[in-house]
Amino acid sequence: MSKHAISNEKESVGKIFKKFMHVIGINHRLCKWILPCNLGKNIIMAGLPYVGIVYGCDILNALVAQEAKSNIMSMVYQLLGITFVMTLLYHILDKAGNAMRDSIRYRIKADISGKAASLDYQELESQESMQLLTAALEGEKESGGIYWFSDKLGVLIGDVASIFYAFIVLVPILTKKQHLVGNGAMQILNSKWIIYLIFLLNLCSMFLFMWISKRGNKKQYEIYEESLDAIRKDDYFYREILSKYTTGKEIRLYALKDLLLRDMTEVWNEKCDIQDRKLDIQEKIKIRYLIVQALLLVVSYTVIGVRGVNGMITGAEVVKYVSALTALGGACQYMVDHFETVLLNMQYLHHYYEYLQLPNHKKTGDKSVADLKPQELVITFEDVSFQYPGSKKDSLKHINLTFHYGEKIALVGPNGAGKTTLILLLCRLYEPTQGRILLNGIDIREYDYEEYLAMFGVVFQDFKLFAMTVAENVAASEEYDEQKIEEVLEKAGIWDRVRKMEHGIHNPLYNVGIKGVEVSGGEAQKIAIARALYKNAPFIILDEPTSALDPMAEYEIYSGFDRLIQDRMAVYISHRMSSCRFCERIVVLKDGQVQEQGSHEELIDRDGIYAMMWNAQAQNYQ
Ligand SMILES: Nc1ncnc2c1ncn2[C@@H]1O[C@H](COP(=O)(O)OP(=O)(O)OP(=O)(O)O)[C@@H](O)[C@H]1O
Repeated sequence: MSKHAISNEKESVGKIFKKFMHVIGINHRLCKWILPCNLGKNIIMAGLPYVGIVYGCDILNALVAQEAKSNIMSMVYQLLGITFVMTLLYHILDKAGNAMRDSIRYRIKADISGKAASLDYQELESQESMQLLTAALEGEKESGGIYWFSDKLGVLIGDVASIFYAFIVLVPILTKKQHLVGNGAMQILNSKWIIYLIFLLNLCSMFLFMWISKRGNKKQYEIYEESLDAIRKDDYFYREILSKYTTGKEIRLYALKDLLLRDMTEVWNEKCDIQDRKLDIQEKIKIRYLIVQALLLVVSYTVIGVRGVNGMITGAEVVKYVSALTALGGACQYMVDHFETVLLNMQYLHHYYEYLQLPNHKKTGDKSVADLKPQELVITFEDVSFQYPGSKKDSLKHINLTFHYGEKIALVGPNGAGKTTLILLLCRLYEPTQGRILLNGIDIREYDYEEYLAMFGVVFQDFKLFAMTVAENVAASEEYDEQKIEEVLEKAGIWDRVRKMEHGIHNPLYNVGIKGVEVSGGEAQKIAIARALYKNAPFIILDEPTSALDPMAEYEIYSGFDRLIQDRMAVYISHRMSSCRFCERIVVLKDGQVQEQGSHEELIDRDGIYAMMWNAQAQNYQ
């Protein structure tokens, strides 16, 4: 795993504090009431046992002393009243917190999705970003989400409150003037210093717990990082393959079930092993805690019990002080445990923060494209080379090309020649690794990025339509001009089909949640063409636009191409050589290089690659 994306290096206190403040900031931004709510409820909850301890002792003492019944009943009512109010408050805050939990979770998902949609395309595809995204999504789940962080922070503050309450309860035994009974060891046991010693033991146990917890959590976090690849693979198999009906055809026809299940089982075994290792660590932590806690309990009972036996305190006080000391020990232990959990939790959630902070490296300039006249637009590739991130070979090499407004250009070449890559660079979805792309003589990075993108209407080879209405798909917006939508659908040859849908252009596509229309591959391609036309961009790029169209539809597209494109510039990629003929200029790419360019006639006369490809295809039609 790349260290750039996720690292578990030892961090300074300052860095941890910074992370803590980031996560607190996230909490506050997502819901400003969640932390106060969790803090309040835990502070109340921590006090509840002490109310029982103190009142229980007073009531028992009063009973033994045979005090007036009304006095005893008054204490019972107070105990019930305070317990009722505290429990009620606790439940109100708990319910409010639960109600906030889901909305916070959805807001986190919205943040992550929003970031994924706005991140530089180049960044989005990088291995580091993908890992960080998985970590952000998984970390959010793994730690129980951001709500879990504030919940655990609340519990931690509750532990601190519990220690404070225990001190208040124990004050009398520390301050009461003592008449020491017995001699030698008994005097030591009866001295108040021995109580301080118990505090000290609790303090030492806290450090011991901290050490146990820290080691355990470190191991758990390492296991979690190790598991990220397995999680991604699991997502791929489970969400992308087996739960999608579109992959069902290949799985059946090529009997891929066993092969896929074999790979999936491997991933699941890996995940189960990870889970087992985690549970093992948690179990070991728990056992160590229990042993230390039991030892402390024995010491507390001995010290306080001896006082009771010697008549220095009443039986009820023995119960009260032992309960307070036990609660103090528990609170110390839990405080450390919860502190470590909050730190671990914060570590997970920090990936979410880091993902949201991923910078967009794309330089956007301040030059406006709107100032340029469409008919004067010229895009020039100046010695452009390009290598995909993580790849070792150049997909484009020293490309020098010019695209003029109004030109119809065909890009042809064998598979893997670099045609789609060239288009991705032209649209600035990727940046050249060498050379420059100029718009009217100025580097395209000098122009406003959004405005530059708006100049292109593209139908990619692997275009995507979305589960929304036809009109929204075409206009890529909630607001649209219905007349214009009809026009472009008509130009793309799909208007008749859309018109007959139950709700026409307002009909949803695909069955996701609501019942939509399942369109065929060719129909979808026509809608994608309509979307590119609706954009009214000066540059239209069609990457294999007719690959899914029937011969008639293909014929209609070509014969009406001029009407379709009008005077805009069109770059057209196709493996059907006959369909390139209508283009004024044909650029032939091979191995990432421009091998030849010219009109159809010129290239045939030249008898190069184009002529070879043309003749090879023409033979099929003879
Ligand atoms: N995301 C990517 N990461 C790494 N290499 C890539 C990526 N996309 C494409 N390539 C490589 O870049 C080269 C050019 O690919 P490109 O898709 O541009 O070819 P093409 O001419 O459009 O091919 P086809 O006719 O098959 O669509 C290929 O060798 C391909 O393996």
